[in-house]
Amino acid sequence: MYPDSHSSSGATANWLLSRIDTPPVVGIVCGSGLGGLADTLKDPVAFHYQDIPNFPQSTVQGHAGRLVFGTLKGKPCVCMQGRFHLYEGYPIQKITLPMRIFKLMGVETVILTNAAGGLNQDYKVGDIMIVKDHINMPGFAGNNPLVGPNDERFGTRFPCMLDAYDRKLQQLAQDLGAELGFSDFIREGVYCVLGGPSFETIAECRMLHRLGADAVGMSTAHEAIVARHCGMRVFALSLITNQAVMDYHSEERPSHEEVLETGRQRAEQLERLVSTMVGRMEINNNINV
Ligand SMILES: O=P(O)(O)O[C@H]1O[C@H](CO)[C@@H](O)[C@H]1O
Ligand SMILES: Nc1nc2[nH]cnc2c(=O)[nH]1
Repeated sequence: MYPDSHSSSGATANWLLSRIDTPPVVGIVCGSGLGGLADTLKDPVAFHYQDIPNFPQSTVQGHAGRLVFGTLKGKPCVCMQGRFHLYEGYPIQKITLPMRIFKLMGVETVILTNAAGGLNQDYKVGDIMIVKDHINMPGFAGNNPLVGPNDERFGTRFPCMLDAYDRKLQQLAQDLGAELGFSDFIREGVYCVLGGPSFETIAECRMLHRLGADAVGMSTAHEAIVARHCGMRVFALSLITNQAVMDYHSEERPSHEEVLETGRQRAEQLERLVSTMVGRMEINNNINV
């Protein structure tokens, strides 16, 4: 029932490592409409997901489906230009397999980006939220990516998630955001993942807001759990692409088109924030500030 993740991710990691010159130390996942980040890598070597053994395929508009290796500010990186979501029908272990492949290739730090709906009433469309914590709704119903036999080679059966999102990297993002002049649109908050693909009802948005979520989406938390389980450092950013609707009189209608359009408008600043952060990280898990 549960595929041997170590052998499939190991085979894929070896397949990739034999085709690149330098193993990556930073792994980046591009959210909906944020794939431009991958195009900023220097000396890129790209693989289409369909050509990579054991890799799922991207099925969502705005997720190109390429794994791109290259350097960002001199650091060897790998960038997923397109991620996998529960609603695409993949088992949750398959969605998160790339995190284990990252680990086995030598990645120390994972940077996750996503598009999300803003629940916090102070947020505006175009804000960039530093994720300080998450609420894993599918996990409440038993849909956690670590369900199944635990492979101790990756991590412990019961991993702690109190420090899922690295605090030093959150501070670094705040500091660099200020340096770059982005303070007006940088926030920090709690990301809530749902299964999707339907967007939330008004009652659901109201409930999530009351529960303490600042933004809602359909990704990221699963990747963060698997990355933390195997000891990688995690940092995540949500681009607030639309306001979650909480008022029965509102005429607003969330759509994937709006999500992609906000991504286009804010992509440049988000890319600058991420690349500046990568430039300031030490590759041995120390931050160069
Ligand atoms: O989380 P990312 O991949 O950025 O995508 C977000 O945008 C899509 C909805 O427009 C959903 O897939 C949601 O999860
Ligand atoms: N669930 C969810 N995902 C999103 N991704 C981008 N916007 C949204 C949203 O409003 N809700």
